[in-house]
Amino acid sequence: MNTILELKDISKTFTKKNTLHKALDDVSFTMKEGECLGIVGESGSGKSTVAKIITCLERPDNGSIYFKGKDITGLTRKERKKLYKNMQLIFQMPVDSFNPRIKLGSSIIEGMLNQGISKSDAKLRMYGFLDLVGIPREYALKYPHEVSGGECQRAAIARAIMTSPDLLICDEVTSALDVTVQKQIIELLDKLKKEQSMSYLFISHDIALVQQFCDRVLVMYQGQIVEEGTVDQVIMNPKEEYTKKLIDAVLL
Ligand SMILES: Nc1ncnc2c1ncn2[C@@H]1O[C@H](COP(=O)(O)OP(=O)(O)OP(=O)(O)O)[C@@H](O)[C@H]1O
Repeated sequence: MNTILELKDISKTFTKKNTLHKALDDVSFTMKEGECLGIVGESGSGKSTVAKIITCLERPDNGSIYFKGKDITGLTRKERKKLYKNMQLIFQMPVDSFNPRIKLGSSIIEGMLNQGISKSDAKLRMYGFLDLVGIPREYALKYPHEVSGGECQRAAIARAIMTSPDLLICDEVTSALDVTVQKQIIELLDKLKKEQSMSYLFISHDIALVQQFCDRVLVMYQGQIVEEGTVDQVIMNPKEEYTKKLIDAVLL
């Protein structure tokens, strides 16, 4: 299997209340094509910063990011737009990921229009994807605040996969939803995993979800990767004290 993503020695420091805070400290890992890689860790361990660095929403202080063999570390805004055809990010708060003044359908097809696909073709393709994610076609005419959180997250997933990306980054995509809806969204992602050939980076503080969904897992603590391996190795047989504590906290 080819490597789709590689992070090499990534560090990132933020200034918080006039003091420097190291959010990522020499983070390195690789992902294979078709793999589903989980990142777990407590709040503030650096998981979302990894997602933002990969999608070039934040620039690292040090280190390099390679996507499909190409160095994408310092992309310009224009180059980033091109990258987003192949790499998509779904966030925790579905409503916030849409422009409140734009109807869901228009937001969903925007990426395709940017790629030069005609409006009529983009609309047709969108209906197919709305069917796939399980929301009625007429929801395309609704505004984000007119649908439930779960429906909005389904729309966000439709928008993300419309351009057939190679990599889908899911950052706490179920955290803001109630338990029943969480289950439905995971079932949807599971279905997509079987039907669409994509690699998944699945960021979550929920170890049980990662165990269910991922092949391999990285454990982050204070901006560093402290343990990595297959889900069975790390979750069933953790070596690091921190991972054991994280797992115990879920089982309590
Ligand atoms: N833009 C920013 N400015 C200042 N500090 C930031 C910024 N973004 C992240 N941080 C800090 O960097 C650290 C890592 O944050 P990050 O959001 O990556 O953690 P996380 O593991 O995703 O946490 P959570 O699970 O709560 O989302 C935290 O201490 C956070 O406060």
